[in-house]
Amino acid sequence: MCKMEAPSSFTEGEVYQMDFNPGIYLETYYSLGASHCKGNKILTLNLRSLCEMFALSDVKGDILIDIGSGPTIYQLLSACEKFNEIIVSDYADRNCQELEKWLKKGPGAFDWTPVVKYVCELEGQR
Ligand SMILES: C[S@@+](CC[C@H](N)C(=O)[O-])C[C@H]1O[C@@H](n2cnc3c(N)ncnc32)[C@H](O)[C@@H]1O
Repeated sequence: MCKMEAPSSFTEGEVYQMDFNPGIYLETYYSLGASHCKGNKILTLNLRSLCEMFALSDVKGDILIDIGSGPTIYQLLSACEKFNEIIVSDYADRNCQELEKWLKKGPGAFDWTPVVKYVCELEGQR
């Protein structure tokens, strides 16, 4: 049996509110395929797990509430066909603003296209 230890400490919401820069975070960890993207391996592993958890299982429901979404939407891509409504939330104003910018296709919104394409390919392999 695999037992997971809880982290000894969590980063407080106030730290995200004061110091977190969503633009730098997205460029650094979510520019899938870009050579400067440090998070490619972790991101693709996460996307595969999320695909198994949502797209390949019978998990479904009416409303999905994502707590601490940050400025990201990758975590919702495989779930979006399984829920009628998805609510994203975050403690830090800048993260909510970044998500709103993406929703409204505002100038400078992060381009999730490579990540969406990757998930479509994963799900297409079913
Ligand atoms: C590790 S980040 C995760 C971000 C994103 N979901 C991802 O996978 O990259 C955790 C997020 O939780 C938010 N957070 C921290 N404390 C919170 C709280 N009490 N309520 C809601 N969000 C909180 C932070 O602002 C931060 O964006």
